[in-house]
Amino acid sequence: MNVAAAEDRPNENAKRSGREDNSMPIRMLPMSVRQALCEHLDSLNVWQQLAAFVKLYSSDVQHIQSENSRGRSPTNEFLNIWGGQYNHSVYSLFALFHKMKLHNAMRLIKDHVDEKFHKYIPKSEPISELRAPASASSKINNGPPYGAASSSSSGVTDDSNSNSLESPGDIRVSSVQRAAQSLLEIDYQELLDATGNWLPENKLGNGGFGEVFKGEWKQLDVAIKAMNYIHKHNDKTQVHLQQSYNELKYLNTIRHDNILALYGYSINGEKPCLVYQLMKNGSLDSRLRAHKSKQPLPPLTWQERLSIALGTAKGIYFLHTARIKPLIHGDIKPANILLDGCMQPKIGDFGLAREGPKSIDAVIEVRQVFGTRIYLPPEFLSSKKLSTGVDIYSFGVVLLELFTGRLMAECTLQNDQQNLLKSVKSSCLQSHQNRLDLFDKHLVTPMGEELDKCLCAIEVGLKCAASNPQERPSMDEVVRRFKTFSREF
Ligand SMILES: Nc1ncnc2c1ncn2[C@@H]1O[C@H](COP(=O)(O)OP(=O)(O)OP(=O)(O)O)[C@@H](O)[C@H]1O
Repeated sequence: MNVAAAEDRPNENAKRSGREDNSMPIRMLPMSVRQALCEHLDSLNVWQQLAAFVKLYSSDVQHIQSENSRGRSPTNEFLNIWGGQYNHSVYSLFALFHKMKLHNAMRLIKDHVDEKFHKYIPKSEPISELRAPASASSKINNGPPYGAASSSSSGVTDDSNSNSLESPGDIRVSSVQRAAQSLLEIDYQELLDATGNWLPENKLGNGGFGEVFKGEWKQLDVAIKAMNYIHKHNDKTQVHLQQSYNELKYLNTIRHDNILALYGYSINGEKPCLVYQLMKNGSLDSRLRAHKSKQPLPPLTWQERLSIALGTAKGIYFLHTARIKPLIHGDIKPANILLDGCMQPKIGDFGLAREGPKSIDAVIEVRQVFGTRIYLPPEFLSSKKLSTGVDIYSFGVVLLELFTGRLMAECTLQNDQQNLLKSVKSSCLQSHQNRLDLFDKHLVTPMGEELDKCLCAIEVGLKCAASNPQERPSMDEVVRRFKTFSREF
């Protein structure tokens, strides 16, 4: 039997007195299964595609739309109509999900269709339903906000723009499929060969997703993220998959010298993988801690720090200006700034990235705060106001860490989270000696022109990390400021 043969005219009442599949009617699905299915499909926001696929009448579509706007689950309404009114079976639903490549949805109802159809559920996770990992403990909310509340450029909310923030709820499966389709699909066996079958010595580290390995693939040095997909439909998995969506969607479409290159993905093996350009010098975070490691590395020179500052600023500026709507990274921090063989920075981890409000200086209110708390500005933490200013603030904190060598996470451990910002600010207002004392003690204090540049970088860092978003410079200004002395880097 061809499971893909879901009815093309399902609006016609299913004449199912003698169902060929013998499965139960949709309305008989246990409540817990139906609930899980609604939660899953609502989070993917695919009801319109479902309705279009089964050719629901426009009056039915309008009904779902209006119930949705009243806060009801659109999937539940869809099931009421297609499963209730039109009397379709769970098997038909399973076939529909198969056609739409909604493999997780198939998994959710598989216990209610004949076992012989289970073979149609692919073993590995479909890219169309990938989401990202529950974030590290330092991250807030394990993921991005579900939808924007409102937006405005003046701080006054404006409901007319409430959809301008692309949130997980707004992501269409079809657009993610498109993003994945234009990306190279790599055979899993090639990745096994590239990593020597995941040899432990090739392991670069662990992330929220799973493990990252280095390898050589088609004469290219690559980093391969092998995702530990857990076949459980809990919130953690959902967030995990959502961030993979974002990574595919944004990293696949943005090309810039300071943005990490994503080469391809693999889904025909044991675990789904994403393949990136290898960043030989690891993350800025690990580099700033390298003097403490078992095999300490020399500290980054002032020149290298200045060049990392400029490169990162250029990458963020590009994100904010490349498209009509700015793209907000949402998680700028040293762990997400990777360094290539020449110490050039590339911004990675687009799991929390999202399209921002209409323009670069507009503000949008989101329903949930996301990101890494210690890098987030007060207006976002307390009032959920999202703008490009969030990335600018985070970048400011990164600059202060880069030049003082003091890491926010360590300040937090010592319970003086605000102290880095406060102490840098007060030292800057005091004597010249106080300012010199600010610099990372692991290398010789900069002198001459280099000192001027490093002081300038700290000054820019403080401006970017201003509590009042209006006082922060734009990334354009930051790049121009750094460029004035970039020729001598
Ligand atoms: N392209 C790359 N080149 C070199 N090292 C990388 C690359 N991507 C990731 N890594 C390293 O692999 C490790 C895990 O990275 P990953 O991005 O999965 O996790 P994370 O950013 O630490 O955590 P999370 O994903 O939860 O935010 C880190 O040490 C990171 O520096």
